[in-house]
Amino acid sequence: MQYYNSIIETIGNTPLVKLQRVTKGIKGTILAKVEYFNPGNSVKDRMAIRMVEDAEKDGTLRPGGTIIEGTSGNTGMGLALAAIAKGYKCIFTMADKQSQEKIDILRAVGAEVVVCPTNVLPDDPRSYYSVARKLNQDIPNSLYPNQYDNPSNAIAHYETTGPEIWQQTEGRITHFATGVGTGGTASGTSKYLKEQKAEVVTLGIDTYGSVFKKYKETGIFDEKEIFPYLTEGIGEDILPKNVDFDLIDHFIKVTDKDAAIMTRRLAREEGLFVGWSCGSAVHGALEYARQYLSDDDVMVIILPDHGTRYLNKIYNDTWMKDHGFLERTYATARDIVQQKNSHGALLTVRTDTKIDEAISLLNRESISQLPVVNAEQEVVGSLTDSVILHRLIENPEVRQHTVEEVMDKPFKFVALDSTVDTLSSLIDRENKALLVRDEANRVHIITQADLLAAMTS
Ligand SMILES: N[C@@H](CCSC[C@H](N)C(=O)O)C(=O)O
Repeated sequence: MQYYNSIIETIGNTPLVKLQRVTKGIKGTILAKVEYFNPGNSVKDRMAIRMVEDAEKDGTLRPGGTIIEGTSGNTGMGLALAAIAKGYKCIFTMADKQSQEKIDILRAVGAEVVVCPTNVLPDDPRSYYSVARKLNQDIPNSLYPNQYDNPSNAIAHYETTGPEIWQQTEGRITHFATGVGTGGTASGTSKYLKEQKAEVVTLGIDTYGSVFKKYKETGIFDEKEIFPYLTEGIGEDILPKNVDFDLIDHFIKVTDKDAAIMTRRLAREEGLFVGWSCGSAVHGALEYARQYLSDDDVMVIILPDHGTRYLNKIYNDTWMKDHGFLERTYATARDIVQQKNSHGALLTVRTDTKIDEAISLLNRESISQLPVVNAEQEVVGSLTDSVILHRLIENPEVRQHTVEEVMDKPFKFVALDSTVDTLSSLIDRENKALLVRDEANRVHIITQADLLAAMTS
């Protein structure tokens, strides 16, 4: 029989998948190490089990104990699986910026989750780091693994992620890229790879609002670099001991928006339904690759987690638009014409028609305006119910006048690609409607009612 004694035995040996489409025009072979194949759907399973087992060995975690960790969610999931397999309780502290899905998943596997404010300093007693430390002090027989400073974190990657990548690429890897949060994945994997081949270039993907890149380049912990950001699981406002700046050659910062857009592209263009920081890693790595990779180079990028954790954020179009990450697509004149399905001839009135007749036409068709055409069917004016009314009040005899005597200037012609916002800036009290010529040379009318419908549909 082939089986595992526990789900935690399935951790590791994740596949490398070649990126095909998002890498178009970029030289070299670019491979993604897809870490959602781990049982907790993230790369963090590797170090979570290692931290637990090392704590068991050194006696800091004893039977019946409670594991307490400050986490952005993924390490929590790895620890929760280890805890289930080994019979421990779990309490996780999380910043309130992390996705609700992560909190729900942790609770689903039996963990207690304490949500803490994001926008406080790390040493503020309310921060998720401080609350975890305090719980650890207060709860007897509890372990605070502290993934940020715990060497077992980087060791797990030195012993598993690094060797897997080395074997999978048959030693041909030239570049390694990964997001940096605790630094364990970046430092442990880079250490192993550089020991095999010193020339391997290692890239740490950072985010705006985090201290890493500036610290690497200047050696200064610059508090001005710190501000709240949305991307989850990478970047820091502290310097974790697991970030070994000597092992990470370059840091590249990626915006929340670029990361979100690339994550969605990975899902749609590569079939890789991955998490938000995966987009950061790929966007940042490709920025470097575009400039520096040559045909023989082999780059491996870590994709840390799964897309289910971000369904209500970056995979939700409304959320994306609300955060300015996805352009709102405005309807154009073309869309309005198509929606009206106005394939018939444009309803017009001739210059020599009597106003009485024109009024009947407006009433019959339940419309408020008409383009006026001459004998050659050229648009020479416009007639609106408000103008007729105005003129009738002044002189009831106007009923017997011709349209030509009453008409106003013609409605403006607009381009087919004009968007609703442009169209609405052109329609006002004076210009009650607009005209547009389609590709087949047919003229259509766009009224205020049409614009209203397009903006609200
Ligand atoms: N401060 C970061 C997260 C740091 S890394 C934590 C790790 N990925 C985890 O799963 O616990 C953030 O803003 O998300």
